[in-house]
Amino acid sequence: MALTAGIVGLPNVGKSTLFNAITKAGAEMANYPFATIEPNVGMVEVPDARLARIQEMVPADKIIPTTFEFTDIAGIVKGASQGEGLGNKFLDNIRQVNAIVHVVRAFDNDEIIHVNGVVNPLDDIDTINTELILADLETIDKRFSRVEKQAKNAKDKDAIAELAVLEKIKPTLESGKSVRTLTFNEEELLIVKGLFLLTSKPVLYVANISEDDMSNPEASDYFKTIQEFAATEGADVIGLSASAEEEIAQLDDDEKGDYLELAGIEEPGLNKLIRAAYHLLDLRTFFTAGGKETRAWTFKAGMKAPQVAGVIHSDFERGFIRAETISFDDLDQYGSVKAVREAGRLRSEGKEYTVQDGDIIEFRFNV
Ligand SMILES: Nc1ncnc2c1ncn2[C@@H]1O[C@H](COP(=O)(O)OP(=O)(O)OP(=O)(O)O)[C@@H](O)[C@H]1O
Repeated sequence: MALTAGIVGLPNVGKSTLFNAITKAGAEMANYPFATIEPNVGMVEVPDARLARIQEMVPADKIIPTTFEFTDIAGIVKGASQGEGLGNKFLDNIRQVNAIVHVVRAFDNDEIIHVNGVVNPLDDIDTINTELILADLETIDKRFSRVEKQAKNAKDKDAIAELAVLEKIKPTLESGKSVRTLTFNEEELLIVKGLFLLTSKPVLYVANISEDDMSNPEASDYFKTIQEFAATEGADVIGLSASAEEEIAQLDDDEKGDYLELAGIEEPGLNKLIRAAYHLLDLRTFFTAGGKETRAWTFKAGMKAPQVAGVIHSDFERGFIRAETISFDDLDQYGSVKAVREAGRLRSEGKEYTVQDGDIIEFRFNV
């Protein structure tokens, strides 16, 4: 179930810097285009203040946060869909990821080359999105020629349904808009999923602002421009300075506190980004507590209790009996497991239970 968010953007906008900050691992980074060639995958811990609160009430030897993956994808240039730059390789890499984190340069610095010569967030976003749209158009056209005959001659039901979806998508792409700006019903959605389109993936924009703007990203005109555009796609924007985040990531906790206070920010922008990307991937967290460790685990929104048990161990899923469940909010409010139980808020959930974010679960199983 390894879902991953791919970091995408023009060359030299700060993708590798951000990736380094994310993983504290040394991805290739340099002040010139195409420093990144192979996609890099890095695990991040999901910052979650609930872990420490659970630990207060149900002490354990250690706290283990949950993790998920970011993939660093090399810079895209104009013409990528026609094989320019590293061309189709980028597009293939994007096809593999489940969500897109689109980094946009929003800082001025004459010493750092911009591939188009000037910093212009809208142009930059458009360059990337156009390549993705062109690649999707190619996919759609290929499907069209295959499905059209089946639909018209053989009156094949599936082909007729797919053709209708293709006809709905094509004009949107031709007008320069991403597939994610369209709405689909459930049946259409299944067909869209099967097309593996790049512009149907959920997206999140990162405005890579200058350090000076860190305490108040909204004050940056670049940020505002990106935000206005993102709104047209229903997407979120996180404003952070990748280079500052890389520095912060290398500090110990005390130094980090001092840095944040000086910079006038409550928490690293990176934390916000990690949480936003986690949600973009439709991931949720449940907890286990009461043993040696207080631990956060990841599941996909909508999963039922046995599947979620399987995240811990396949035996838990196979031999699933019940999920003894307390919601984090109840534990937080009542202050102890005992008090939650006395208030009748401990739930014994069965096979059909859809696990909720923040559930603290003890699985009963038998194999
Ligand atoms: N917010 C920022 N403010 C100032 N400088 C920055 C900021 N973010 C990144 N930089 C600098 O910009 C330069 C380019 O960054 P980086 O190498 O991360 O780009 P990239 O997008 O990964 O490029 P490529 O696709 O070519 O690998 C680096 O010198 C980096 O230190």
